[in-house]
Amino acid sequence: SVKAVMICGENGKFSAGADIKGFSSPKRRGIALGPIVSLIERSEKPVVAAIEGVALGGGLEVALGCHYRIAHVKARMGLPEVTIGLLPGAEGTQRLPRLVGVPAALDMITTGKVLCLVIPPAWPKTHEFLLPMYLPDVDALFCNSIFLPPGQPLGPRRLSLKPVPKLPNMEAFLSEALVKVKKQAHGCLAPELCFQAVKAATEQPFADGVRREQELFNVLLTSGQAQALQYAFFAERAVQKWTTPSGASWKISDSVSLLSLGLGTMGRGIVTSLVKAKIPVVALEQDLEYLNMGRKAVMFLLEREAMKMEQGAQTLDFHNPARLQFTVDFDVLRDVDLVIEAVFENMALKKEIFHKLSRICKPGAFLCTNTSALNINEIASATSRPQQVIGTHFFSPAHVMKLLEIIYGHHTSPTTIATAMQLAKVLKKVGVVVGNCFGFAGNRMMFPYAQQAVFLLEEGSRPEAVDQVIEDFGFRIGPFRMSDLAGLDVGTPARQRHGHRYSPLPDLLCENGRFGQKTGKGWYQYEKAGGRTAKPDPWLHSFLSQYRDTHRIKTRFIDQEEILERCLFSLINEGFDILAEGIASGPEHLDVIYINGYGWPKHRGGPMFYASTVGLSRILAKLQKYSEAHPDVPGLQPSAFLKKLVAMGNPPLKEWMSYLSRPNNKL
Ligand SMILES: CCC[C@H](O)CC(=O)SCCNC(=O)CCNC(=O)[C@H](O)C(C)(C)COP(=O)([O-])OP(=O)([O-])OC[C@H]1O[C@@H](n2cnc3c(N)ncnc32)[C@H](O)[C@@H]1OP(=O)([O-])[O-]
Repeated sequence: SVKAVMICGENGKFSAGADIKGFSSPKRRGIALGPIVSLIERSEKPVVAAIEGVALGGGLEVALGCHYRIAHVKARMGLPEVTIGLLPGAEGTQRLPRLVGVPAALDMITTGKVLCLVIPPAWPKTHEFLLPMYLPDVDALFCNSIFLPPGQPLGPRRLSLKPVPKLPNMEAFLSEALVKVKKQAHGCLAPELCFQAVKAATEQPFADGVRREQELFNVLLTSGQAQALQYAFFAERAVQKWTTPSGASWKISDSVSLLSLGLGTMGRGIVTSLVKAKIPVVALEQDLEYLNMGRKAVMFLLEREAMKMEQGAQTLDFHNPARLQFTVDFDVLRDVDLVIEAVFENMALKKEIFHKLSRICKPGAFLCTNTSALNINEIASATSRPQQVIGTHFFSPAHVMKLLEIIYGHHTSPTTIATAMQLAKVLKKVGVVVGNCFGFAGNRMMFPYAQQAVFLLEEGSRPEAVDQVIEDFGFRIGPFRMSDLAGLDVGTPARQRHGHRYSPLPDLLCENGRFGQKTGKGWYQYEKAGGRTAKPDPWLHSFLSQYRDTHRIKTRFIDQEEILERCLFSLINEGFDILAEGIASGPEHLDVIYINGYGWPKHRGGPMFYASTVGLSRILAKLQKYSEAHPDVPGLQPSAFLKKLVAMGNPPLKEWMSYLSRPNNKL
């Protein structure tokens, strides 16, 4: 007597797909969603997927097995398996191209993008997939009357029976698409295998395509990259969960107004991200000329962001003075709820400003400082409310980069920490709370890495060789290209002395007017000042030879393994010290910082996860070897915590912190 079946979700959500935790469970063998989807599709009664909220991964694949799909206007759909190192493994790579065509299916499956019900121009306007509809209106009657006029056979509604729509130039299209996919993958396997699975749909009958999908799925499942990416998925969520005994929390609502102080590069990005998050913001500068320059730059960024948004500039509303104001009048400070200071990295200047803020701002206002290394306690000491002072380290460009490193000082209250975490959430950033020390967690780990890179040049390597090894590992940009991009005069850590080995190379380059991209020369040469294309520079090579001769450094060939290990293991080594000191609450925190703020390849799970896959004993042995060869480099001396973990028999990463007697940590 059943006329039609409707599959829907619960609590406003269709499905987020397979349980990601299940992929690493030994019990997963034998469970296969694909055959269930096929079973649904073979049904003789019409089956309708009623999609509300999200339909992701296996959830969307179930919908693809249904004969009809209807969706709520606010539904979001996608096949994000690629982002967790997999491919849609329940026949989705074979059905989606049959429904939306190869270009749109490839785009969705190789990038994992989640689509709202706005039809991208490339999509054929198939009314069946994108029917805006409120779910309460959906019932069996609807299924019968609208979709299945009497006498219409169900057969053609089965996607597996449909041919993949042909393109006139399929071969050329696919080879171009493959080049693009490989270029964007940076060593991650999943996008290319997703491509191969969709390609199979264009070449083989449905059943063979499904077999190919399964083969490729199994390759990815056991690749190691899937584990790293799934670890990163859960780590990102874990670091955002924390509680204080007082249960402190604070809500950023529409009525709250924020002020950004300083409109340099960082300030401009911060204001842009606040406006994007629809928080009323006042941008304050000390000087009218800087204010006007900053205003122009912010408006330019906002116009660009608005163009990227689906509904255009009006949605950002940035011409409305109630949403965004520019001023040099410090009196506006009296009314704001939270200040983000983003002036130069100069302690005296920051203290002067915080003293002023503390005098003018209302008693409840929170004071955040955007600094990448300075001491939060010292900045807070200039105020009469150190409990409301906190570090918010944004990463450049601040309206793009996802990381917000949040640094608490001695006196920072739990409510202030909760406020900064809430700010990160509202800005759609990943907030990671860390303790206060020079460079905090992220930059402190960067120091030994950047230092090793320069030492390797002294000993015989070249910038292009070091960058190549690091980029082959999966970083988007190696340390020297990065240094040229940021500017050699922007505090690079390799110049710290403290009585240990120190390389004057970056200073010498600056003395020669080589500040990086902005002067057209740095570790590389560029086509012009401000140019972006780095070319190896013969001048630099002969400068390095002369430098080695002057300092009687014997040049030797340095292989790729040594380059990689000295740069990465010294960074990881510092990570172990940071954990031991309680600066970060766990290895996941450091991994999330590195993936979201420093371009660490996500498919390698972050530095500490990577260390666990390499094996702690191996890392220790290599650090011992390198520190014996370079006893004057503290960054290579193995961390006591690393030694302890090796002595305890290399426990798994999630147990590391249990081997520490917890130092004084607020979280
Ligand atoms: C055979 C092959 C079949 C198929 O091809 C393979 C797949 O389907 S692969 C899957 C393809 N699907 C995906 O890749 C979708 C991945 N998920 C997402 O994109 C977002 O979580 C979602 C948009 C759903 C909600 O965002 P939001 O509202 O910001 O909320 P949130 O993000 O904070 O999550 C809330 C809680 O749910 C948890 N959790 C969520 N999803 C899963 C899951 N699939 N599994 C397990 N857990 C999951 C999440 O950990 C968190 O737990 P906790 O303990 O509270 O920390």
